Amino acid sequence: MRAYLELLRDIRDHGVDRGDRTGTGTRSVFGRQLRFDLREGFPLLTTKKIHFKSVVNELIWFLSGDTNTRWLKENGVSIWDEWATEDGDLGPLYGAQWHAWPTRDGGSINQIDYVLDCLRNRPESRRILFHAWNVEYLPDESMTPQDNVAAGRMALPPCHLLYQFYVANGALSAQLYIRSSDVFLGLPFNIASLALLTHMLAQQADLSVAEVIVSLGDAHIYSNHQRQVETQLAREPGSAPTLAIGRRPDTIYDYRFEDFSLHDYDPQPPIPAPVAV
Ligand SMILES: Nc1nc(=O)c2c([nH]1)NC[C@@H]1CN(c3ccc(C(=O)N[C@@H](CCC(=O)O)C(=O)O)cc3)CN21
Ligand SMILES: O=c1ccn([C@H]2C[C@H](O)[C@@H](COP(=O)(O)O)O2)c(=O)[nH]1
Repeated sequence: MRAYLELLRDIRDHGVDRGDRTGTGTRSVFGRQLRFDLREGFPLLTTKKIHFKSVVNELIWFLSGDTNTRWLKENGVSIWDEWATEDGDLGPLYGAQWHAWPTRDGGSINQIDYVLDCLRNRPESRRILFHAWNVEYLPDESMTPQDNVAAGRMALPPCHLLYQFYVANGALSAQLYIRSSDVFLGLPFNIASLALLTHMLAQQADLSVAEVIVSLGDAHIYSNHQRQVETQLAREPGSAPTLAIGRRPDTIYDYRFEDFSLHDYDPQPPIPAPVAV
């Protein structure tokens, strides 16, 4: 995860100070890429403790097509609460677009099924991707997340929005485009989630794993994360943990948190930071 720490340093030392939608203020750079080799370990930050349960359960929740925070809360995950309505609704965001992209005849397309079909039957295809940028349902930036949900739109537009896969020598690689990245809070989650999804798809398609790559558009540090960034940069990274998957579920939709275990994850303490809403 040294590449991640270098990105924090790059933004701190070379970024431009800009205002943003949340009114918090950011320092940012535009267009960066980080690569992690899954054969060398699971890319989970060691310079602060990451709540792995939130990463796993959020991904299971996305894959199920759920867009209400109820199940997340029941399963110990609170990272989406600030954007939900009183009833827990978030509008048709990630889960809806991944699992049930709406079609003009009132039906839906499961993009995850499409990806698995490609991985199993056309692994050399250059079209193995899914995305969540469904323009019809993007929120109106002048309205609150909750008002957007009430109007049938997403609470937030997708940040991690396009996932592409590549198979070579029986090994799966993935690249994710993130248009806007909260590098201190969101990015460690996004990297771990991409790695986890790659392991799950590989298991389901009888492939091994190779690399994950994240490509970033606006990569920013919020002004109220500066102190936390310094704390983190002063820490020495440890070795990467490894991921084990305890069984092979029948489908990509049948994974549970208990199926995953991390070995040798010995992180430094958490670094609390406020999330910009
Ligand atoms: N400003 C902002 N940053 C984000 O990363 C983000 C959003 N908004 N909106 C939508 C989702 C929600 N995500 C979030 C929200 C909160 C945390 C967070 O507070 N993480 C804490 C503890 C999390 C926990 O214990 O579960 C952390 O220290 O990592 C992380 C990702 C990622 N996304
Ligand atoms: O998975 C995620 C989701 C969200 N973020 C961050 C990136 C931005 O800081 C905000 C979204 O604000 P916009 O004005 O819509 O760009 O959330 C993330 O890093 N990762």
